[in-house]
Amino acid sequence: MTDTKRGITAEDLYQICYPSEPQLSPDGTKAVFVETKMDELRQYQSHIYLYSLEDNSKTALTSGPFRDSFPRWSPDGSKLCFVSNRSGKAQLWHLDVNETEFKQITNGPNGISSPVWSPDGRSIAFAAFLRTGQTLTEGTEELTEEATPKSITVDKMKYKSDDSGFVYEKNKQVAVVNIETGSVTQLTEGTYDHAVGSWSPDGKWLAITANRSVNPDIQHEIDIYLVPVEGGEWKKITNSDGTYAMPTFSKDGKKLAFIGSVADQHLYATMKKIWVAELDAGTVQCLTADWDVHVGDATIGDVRSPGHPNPGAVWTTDGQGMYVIASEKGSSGIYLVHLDGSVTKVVGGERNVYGFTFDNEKNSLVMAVSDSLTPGDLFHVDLNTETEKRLTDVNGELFQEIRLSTPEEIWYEGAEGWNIQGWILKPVGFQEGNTYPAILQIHGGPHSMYGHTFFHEFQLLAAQGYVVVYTNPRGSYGYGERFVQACCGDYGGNDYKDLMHAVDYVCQFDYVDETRLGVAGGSYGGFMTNWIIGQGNRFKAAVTDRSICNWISFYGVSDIGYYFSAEEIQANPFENPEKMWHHSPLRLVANMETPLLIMHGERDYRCPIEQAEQLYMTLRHRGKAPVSFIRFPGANHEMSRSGDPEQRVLRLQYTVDWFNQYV
Ligand SMILES: CSCC[C@H](NC=O)C(=O)N[C@@H](CO)C(=O)O
Repeated sequence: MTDTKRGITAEDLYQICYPSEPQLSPDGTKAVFVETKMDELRQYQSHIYLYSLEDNSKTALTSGPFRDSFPRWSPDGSKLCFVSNRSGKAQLWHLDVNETEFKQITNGPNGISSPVWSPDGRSIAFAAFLRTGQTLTEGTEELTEEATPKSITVDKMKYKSDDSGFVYEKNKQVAVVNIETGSVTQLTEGTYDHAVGSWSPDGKWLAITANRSVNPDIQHEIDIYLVPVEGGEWKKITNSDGTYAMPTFSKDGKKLAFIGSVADQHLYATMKKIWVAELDAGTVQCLTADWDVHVGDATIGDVRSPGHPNPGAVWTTDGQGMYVIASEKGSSGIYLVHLDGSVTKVVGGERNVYGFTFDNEKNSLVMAVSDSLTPGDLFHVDLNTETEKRLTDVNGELFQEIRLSTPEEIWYEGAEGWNIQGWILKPVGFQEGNTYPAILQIHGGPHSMYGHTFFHEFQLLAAQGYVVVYTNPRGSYGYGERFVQACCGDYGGNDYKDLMHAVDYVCQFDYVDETRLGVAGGSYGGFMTNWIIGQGNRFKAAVTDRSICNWISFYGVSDIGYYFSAEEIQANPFENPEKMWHHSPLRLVANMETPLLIMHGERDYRCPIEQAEQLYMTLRHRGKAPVSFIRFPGANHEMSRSGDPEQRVLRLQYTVDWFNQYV
């Protein structure tokens, strides 16, 4: 039988879409969700869809060249709100389920996000960026680039962010809007960022999060507060000893569950846990202190942008526990954490659950799931019958014509005999007896996790005839706290060895041509790519994306530089510059002879482009190996996942061309 399917291309990215943010109606008969795709102008659009679980129909509730998100049912299921930029900035919109017209509810000057319905269905809490002194009722004055002053006085350390740009003059405030009258009450103010959590069941309190420390530049703690909606004294629930998020009230209003970690010396290199506050007793307890698993979805892919609204902790109806997403050994699933600290896996499997939602009675759930061959789809789970049904196949038509490669899981011995998990993707059309070049891919973070999720770039390389090897070296999530922290202070040490052992491992296979190896990675993965080519000439070509090469300058130019390097490199430029330099790949330039493609976004405030410039300039000056430098104007650190679609496709094409030329 002839195989009429083709390998995936870079341009297929324009066709790939994914659902997110499923929201089951309170009675469990229907779900709304967001579907994101690119239009014919290669711009993102996201729309709200309604899926009827009674007749399995899917209806678009919104359309047009807009970004619609955050669909949320009112508590009685008769209304929906969502956030949309259809009038310019992202504002809150409202839709009566039996009508087709929707109406705009907010008019915040810089847009809003994260709506949460009040229990009586009359109001919605939300978050809005506001300048100091600016209010939500000031009309539609916008903070545009043109409004940027001729000079900017920087007077704090956290003055820019890769996500939001220059944040020196804006803060995130929490407000409540009455959906009938449109009147807005701003609940928070000041030079602090606040985030909406949940309403108390009696509608009197809002649980929010904020860092309101004296010096947020160096105090990174985020606390949970209860704010009285009608005004009055706030209650501080946590004790400025960690970073806590997504508080949710139990049904009886007596407890709050939230997700977070205690801030000792680790902000990034630590796993998130579940916490419960007993509000009358004033106690806070970590429920999962003995569960060595990260709460949250740590899986890294390249189709969806990370950080989709996470459901947080969802209480059971009897208030005896809560459902959360957690990440283990390359998979993320849904777990039930009981108040006594015991944990039951509710939805498992070799896949990446990146969103879920329950009906009111917790009889059923709808979840958003990706796996190695599926960018994302929705599934319905009946918890009584324990049956699962696929609801969508959003890329079905496209993927019918594409031949994908199915990854094979490997476990191999890393440095110090540690057991390391990884995957091998054989080339599309693989034939026994042939040999193939291989590419080692290295994820960023370093605290994230490769796993059972779709990776377009890997499939593209497999379609181009490469074996793709990707593993979770120490520093990754999914293997416990000790594993996550093991790279701190040792960048380029045992993490590097874990990766090299992966290469040794795959080179044992007859089908791998060990004289034709390539290496690629982004961010921390880019740091490691630079480090690897500084160790010798094992690889024929390398692609380094949004990378770091010099920790001394990274410290001062990255939005997180001064505290990230304290934790991860365990040094700073004024106390131990030798250590900063020791872990900097730029130190190794004299050894670098591997053809290197450097790609970097010009608006990357996480790993600013000066890192790429330093590497490019020194390699060119030395002149020992081909080096090419691609700058992406306007692109930030997230470009490969959620950036300009054409830039994303170009980046993939440059990668393939480089490996095809040199490996
Ligand atoms: C090593 S410097 C900062 C790197 C960055 N870490 C946190 O933001 C990183 O590696 N990011 C990853 C994961 O988001 C990436 O792939 O960009």
